[in-house]
Amino acid sequence: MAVFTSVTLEDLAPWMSQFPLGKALAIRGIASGIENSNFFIDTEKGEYVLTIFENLDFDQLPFYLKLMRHLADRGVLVPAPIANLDGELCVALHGKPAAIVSKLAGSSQMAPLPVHCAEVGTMLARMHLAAQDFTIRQPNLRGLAWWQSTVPKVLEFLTDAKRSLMQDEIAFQTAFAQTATYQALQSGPVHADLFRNNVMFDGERLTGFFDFYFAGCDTWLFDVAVTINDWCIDVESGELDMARVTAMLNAYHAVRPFTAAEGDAWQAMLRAAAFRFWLSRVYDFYKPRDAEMLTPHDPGHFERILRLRISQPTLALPMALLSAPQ
Ligand SMILES: Nc1ncnc2c1ncn2[C@@H]1O[C@H](COP(=O)(O)OP(=O)(O)O)[C@@H](O)[C@H]1O
Ligand SMILES: N[C@@H](CCOP(=O)(O)O)C(=O)O
Repeated sequence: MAVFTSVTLEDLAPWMSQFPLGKALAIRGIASGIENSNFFIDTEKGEYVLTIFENLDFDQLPFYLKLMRHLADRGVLVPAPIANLDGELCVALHGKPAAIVSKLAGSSQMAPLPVHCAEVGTMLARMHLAAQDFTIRQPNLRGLAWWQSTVPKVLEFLTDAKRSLMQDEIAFQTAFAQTATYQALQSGPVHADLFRNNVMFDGERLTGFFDFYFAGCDTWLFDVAVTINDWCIDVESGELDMARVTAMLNAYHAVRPFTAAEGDAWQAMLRAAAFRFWLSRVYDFYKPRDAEMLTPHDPGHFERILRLRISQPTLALPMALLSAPQ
């Protein structure tokens, strides 16, 4: 159950009059999801998704909602936020920030094939390019600064082996962020959480990316690495599946060619992407917020992936891809 704030059709009817969607006809709570209260709503203009934000406040939401609007306006497949008659994308409902976005068709593909990975790679590259001229700047709030402030809070809960791994990796990533290679990486708004459960497919056709509430400005390669580490692995072992990796990287590269600096940074970035989710899962496990106690994620999964990405030094971007200048 992930409806923390309940909304009835009677609540909705007067509130909906500020949106150009006609009357609300039905509302159904969405059971999955762990952060927000989500509902499918039927209106006279079609089906939409209503989200009541349980953890984000009014000041934080414009970055996410305006980014989604910006991307949707440029043909990137994402839910399009609907403005009310005053042009606002975010309006209070039951005292909490709420937004209506278009409903994506299809469902998540949890057992992706190379064809699905190629679709994701293409759309991810299109998204990075389309977001380049988005003017609001917000850092990735789960980036290096968060890692550096969070590691000391969780070390006391870890075994010696895990504590060493965490201390070694934060030292490695801190040093890596100072290198010329890292500084040469292209950056901009990224999704930063593009897991299989945040993408919709209708058969083999991608219908959209959603759940942008970890988005922020970071390197594009970090976004690619986060995506590869979820879409292109054997979920039991965490080992990369090269057919899916190649499909995703080639598709991405065909739209936005990788640079030489990105080739040099690739393995460190796969480590960074694994570390980010190991750390957040450890943090949520030992210091849970109320909402997250419902569906704890397994920290061991990303610890395993991190150890693999460190110990297998052959994970380069295929050299054939490295045709673009830095
Ligand atoms: N725009 C959308 N179109 C279609 N389904 C959506 C959309 N947004 C959310 N959903 C559905 O709601 C579920 C929960 O959304 P999600 O963003 O993952 O919630 P949370 O932020 O609470 O984790 C998704 O798994 C998906 O089924
Ligand atoms: N993808 C993250 C947690 C965020 O959950 P989401 O359902 O909002 O994508 C993880 O797996 O740790």
